[in-house]
Amino acid sequence: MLSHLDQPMNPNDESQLYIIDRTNIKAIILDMITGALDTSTVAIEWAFSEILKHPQVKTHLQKELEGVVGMARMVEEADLPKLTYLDMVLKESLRLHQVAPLLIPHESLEDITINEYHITKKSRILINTWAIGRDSNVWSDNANEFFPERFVNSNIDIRGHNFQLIPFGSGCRGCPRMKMGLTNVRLVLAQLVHCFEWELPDGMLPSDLSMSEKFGLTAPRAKHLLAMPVYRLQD
Ligand code: HEM
Repeated sequence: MLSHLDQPMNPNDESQLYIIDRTNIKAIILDMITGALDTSTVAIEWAFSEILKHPQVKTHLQKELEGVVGMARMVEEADLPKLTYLDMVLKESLRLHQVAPLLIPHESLEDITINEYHITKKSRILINTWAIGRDSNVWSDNANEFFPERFVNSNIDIRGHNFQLIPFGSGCRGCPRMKMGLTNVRLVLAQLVHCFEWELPDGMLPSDLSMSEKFGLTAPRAKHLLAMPVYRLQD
């Protein structure tokens, strides 16, 4: 790629040479690290909080994992495509807890009118995915409930084609590493639920677990999740 970029766009015009230097490479690496870290941890913490808050969901997930993986080993990446309930749990968590509630600010390249709203060229566009994810016109009256079963027999996916659920954005400025992010998050969640039983501190009931969020470019839990693990696999 580097040698390709080192060529002029127009072979007759040397001034069109693209130079990738140390500063560009550092910026790209930094972009990838910041893009990956906060997003993945926020997604994991919210999904795991919802799993702990809903013991019936945890039990259902553990049953699925016992069937696919067994109790003698940890989960492997190759198991993930068979974990269909885990997929629904993650979708439902990303719907309620949009990692980037307003995505990253976008800019319109040209004047456009959508549904009678005129948007001028070079406007700053914020997409409120938090509100879209909780819109009862789209998700029915139980839009604020955590209910992974709503995705049974549903074609809605999270890859940017279904605009009611776009936790990774959509189009050419959507998340470039969605697949990697989804794999990491699924694998961590599956291990946490499969390898351990979990207790909340000081005898706290699952229903008492706070789900307050802190608003920013990402929307993490207001207070970190605390839970105690007990190993559950066969030795
Ligand atoms: C669950 C995990 C992740 C979530 C929920 C997530 C979500 C997002 C969202 C919402 C955007 C903005 C899209 C838009 O404004 O239209 C974005 C952009 C981006 N993400 Fe991710 N992401 C995740 C994982 C990752 C990982 C693992 C990487 C890198 C290894 C990454 C790198 C980036 C980069 C570089 C951008 C900026 C793209 C651009 O501006 O063109 N993300 N991500």
